Amino acid sequence: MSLTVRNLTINYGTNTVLKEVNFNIPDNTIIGLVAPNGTGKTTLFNAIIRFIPINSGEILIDDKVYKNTTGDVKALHSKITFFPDQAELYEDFSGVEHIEMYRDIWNPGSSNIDAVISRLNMKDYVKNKVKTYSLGMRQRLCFAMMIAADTKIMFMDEIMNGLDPVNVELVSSVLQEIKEDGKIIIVASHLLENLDDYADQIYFLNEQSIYYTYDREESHREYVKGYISEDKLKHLDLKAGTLYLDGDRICIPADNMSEKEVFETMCTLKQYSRAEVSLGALGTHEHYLRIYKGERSYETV
Ligand SMILES: Nc1ncnc2c1ncn2[C@@H]1O[C@H](COP(=O)(O)OP(=O)(O)OP(=O)(O)O)[C@@H](O)[C@H]1O
Repeated sequence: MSLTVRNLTINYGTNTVLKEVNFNIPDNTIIGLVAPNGTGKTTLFNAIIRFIPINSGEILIDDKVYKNTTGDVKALHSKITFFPDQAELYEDFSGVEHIEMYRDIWNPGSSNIDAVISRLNMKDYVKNKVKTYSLGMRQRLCFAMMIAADTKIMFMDEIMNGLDPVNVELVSSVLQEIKEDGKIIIVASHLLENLDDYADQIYFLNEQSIYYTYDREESHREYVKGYISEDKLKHLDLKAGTLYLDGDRICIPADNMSEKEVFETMCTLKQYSRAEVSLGALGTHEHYLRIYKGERSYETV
């Protein structure tokens, strides 16, 4: 399976939110969709699923174009689920009833409900009415509904909202498990470090388009990373290619350093860093700072 977006443009009145967006996603893939508030992540989901009109461009699944006809939109909706908004839950129905509803719409006949409930540790509350649930319990229910629907394409808008760290980890693991079943999952999230745990590729939306993408598997260049204020920079040996981000995040390229040099750099940085010093590739958080907060390279430090 593949999901392709070609030259997608979306305007709200005179406001162009997305302009000529292009991408192609193969199956067995989780995409992290990242951007500051109000950039257009939800708009992109709404446009693909045709909840809102498309000004120009095409949506293709397996190379077939899905137009704005009743038949095509219905077919799209049978292949794609969108993370439910908590406001859409019915207070007087139980969690099980919600999960069954999603299963019956998208995946009738499947008997996966008990497995979903057990995998998401919902046994102790899922038979109670939704009105008794906390924010995090509701969020897990919304996720369980999508897992029971089991569509090949899933749009997950802010799925980690309100989840405690244990449940963030649980949902991250389940995402990795289900993607192996030929799925295309797009997760819009502001939990940037968490995306590094499970997303295969990150799309950064900026200036109305997919501004930058990075593939976690291909990010091999190593950096010594830490936090340091500008007045302390003079204590470090800043190699060419060093990034200084958002006024305190430092990333010093380590691929041309000996092990001894790496160790010494980490020790020096540790003396001044306000938080943990690590060695690794640039992650989603660093790319985010670079793209949205402005990058300063070594030459300008
Ligand atoms: N129905 C609408 N009518 C007019 N403008 C809209 C509408 N929906 C969204 N917008 C505008 O489109 C832009 C993108 O909004 P969108 O909700 O897609 O952003 P987002 O990246 O999902 O934000 P967030 O991270 O806050 O969820 C914003 O400027 C918003 O004000």
